[in-house]
Amino acid sequence: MSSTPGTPTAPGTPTAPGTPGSPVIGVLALQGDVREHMAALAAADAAAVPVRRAADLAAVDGLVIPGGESTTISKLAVQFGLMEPLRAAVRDGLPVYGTCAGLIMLADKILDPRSGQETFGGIDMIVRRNAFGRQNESFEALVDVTGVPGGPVEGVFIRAPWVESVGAGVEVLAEHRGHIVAVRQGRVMATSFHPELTGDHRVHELFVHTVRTGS
Ligand SMILES: NC(=O)CC[C@H](N)C(=O)O
Repeated sequence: MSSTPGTPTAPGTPTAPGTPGSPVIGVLALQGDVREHMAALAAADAAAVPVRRAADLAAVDGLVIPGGESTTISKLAVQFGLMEPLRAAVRDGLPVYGTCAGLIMLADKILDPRSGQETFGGIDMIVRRNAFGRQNESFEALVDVTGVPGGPVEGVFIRAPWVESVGAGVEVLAEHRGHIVAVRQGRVMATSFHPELTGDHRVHELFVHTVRTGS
């Protein structure tokens, strides 16, 4: 691979194709930390490509929705004609992984949405935005994530949401301070925190495994 972990690739530039047979994973490139996810996916042996329009979805085996600001991602997804195609893709079984604002975008319901704020949905959960506090209350913490071998991961929480409640079909993968911060429902997973900022690619490897195996 020519992409080096920690050397983010410019948005719009596909990363190295990985080894033969590597899955192609899109990163929703409307807003947020797109380059960091592309670098983490490349390090986890996937070929990462930016996704900006509905037609791009046809070329990917999985999709990452980065952190950023969920109200902005929601607005841009409508403007770029991606809201309905993405909802349909999730419904049709596309593996998707959302971090932070991406977790919010995958929630079937937001407890405290801004007016007009929409989500793609896919996980039967209710999320609370900015639940861990504002920007200056951002923090890092070690988090044990079910399915991630080798000990806890460093979780970076930036204006992070938590999951207020989940439906019966949702698996809780991690909690922090008594609040749910990582979940999975079928092929859709989400974390309140940002593993793409740490240089530890194990959460991305878990997602790449889901994309490869379909489970
Ligand atoms: N780091 C983040 O993605 C912050 C998410 C932000 N609080 C939101 O509501 O979208």
